[in-house]
Amino acid sequence: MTAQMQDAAVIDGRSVADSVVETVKQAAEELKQQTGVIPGIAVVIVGEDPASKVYVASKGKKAKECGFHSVQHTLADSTSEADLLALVEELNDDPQIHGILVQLPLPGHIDDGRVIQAINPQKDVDGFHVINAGKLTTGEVETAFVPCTPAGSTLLIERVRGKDLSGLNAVVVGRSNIVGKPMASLLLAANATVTVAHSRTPDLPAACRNADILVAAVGRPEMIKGDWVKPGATIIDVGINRIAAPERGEGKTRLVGDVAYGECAKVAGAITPVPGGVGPMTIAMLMANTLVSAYRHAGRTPPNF
Ligand SMILES: NC(=O)C1=CN([C@@H]2O[C@H](COP(=O)(O)OP(=O)(O)OC[C@H]3O[C@@H](n4cnc5c(N)ncnc54)[C@H](OP(=O)(O)O)[C@@H]3O)[C@@H](O)[C@H]2O)C=CC1
Ligand SMILES: Nc1nc(=O)c2c([nH]1)NC[C@@H]1CN(c3ccc(C(=O)N[C@@H](CCC(=O)O)C(=O)O)cc3)C=[N+]21
Repeated sequence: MTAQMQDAAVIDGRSVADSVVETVKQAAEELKQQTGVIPGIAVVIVGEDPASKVYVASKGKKAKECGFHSVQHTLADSTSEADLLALVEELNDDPQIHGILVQLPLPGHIDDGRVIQAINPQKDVDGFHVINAGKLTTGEVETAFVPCTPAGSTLLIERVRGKDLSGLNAVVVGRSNIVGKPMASLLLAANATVTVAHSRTPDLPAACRNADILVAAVGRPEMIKGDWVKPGATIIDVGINRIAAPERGEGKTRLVGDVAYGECAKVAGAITPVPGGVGPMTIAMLMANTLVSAYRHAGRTPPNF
């Protein structure tokens, strides 16, 4: 091809997230009027990680915007695992709470897995409990919670490619339990042919060049380069990396994804920006999952997202 290609369409995660939140807000109001139930979310944060504090604050703000009952538990870094487990039990038993989120990562002396498995699966709005992970892989999503970041990424992919991904190759870079694996399950459920790449993948650029849909969830700033991208591909950049930005002044930082945005946008058909892509969708889907939980607890059929 000799003609200059046009830059990729930018997938506006903020506006899709706003429309999800609008639906949540209206459905929450309806539930309240019909049953008196107000969706309730509890966010638990242990320690003082500044990035975690920012995310937790924006979750609380969004929950209020949706008309939810929202509580935050901030525990000291030195909190014991037993005390955290006791709080989870209390929230499991609290009828006003429909969604429980324990912000990860937890301090090193606490076993993340043990805490996640202690959450009532029917309140596990992160979708990290083995019951929910199992339901996702076996296709029982009607009664499960799907993890927010992959669920939000799927809605963005739908906007570009539709719901049925038959005939398309999807490559997910990253295999974590919270992003990469559930993302792969959702792509498979949408009939894509799925490859999951990771740190032991021998030729990552070659694997990525096969992707009609490329999802990067690695945690390495701008690792995916323009010449790894298939022309016209849809790129979903999950990465959130804070890097130094001396051009903005001494000590300044900025957020970048796992994708080298400028060069990849020249080749891709559509791409999510960072910030303003997957991040806002994650928070919107957390609200959606909490709403769904409240509907289920009230014995009502929740809306679809
Ligand atoms: N936008 C949002 O809402 C969210 C963003 N994030 C961001 O997404 C990113 C990924 O998060 P998470 O899944 O939790 O991260 P993890 O660290 O748990 O997983 C990273 C994955 O990337 C793989 N990996 C690491 N280095 C390489 C490499 N050089 N080549 C190929 N694969 C590599 C790892 O492989 P291996 O398994 O072999 O070690 C691992 O599977 C982070 O930037 C995080 O901040 C996370 C959650 C929500
Ligand atoms: N139990 C648990 N559940 C999570 O879902 C969870 C977690 N722990 N730990 C940390 C990661 C990360 N995460 C993000 C959520 C929103 C943005 C987000 O809104 N980002 C904005 C920018 C925010 C900023 O400026 O820093 C954006 O991309 O536009 C980012 C990251 C949820 N996580």
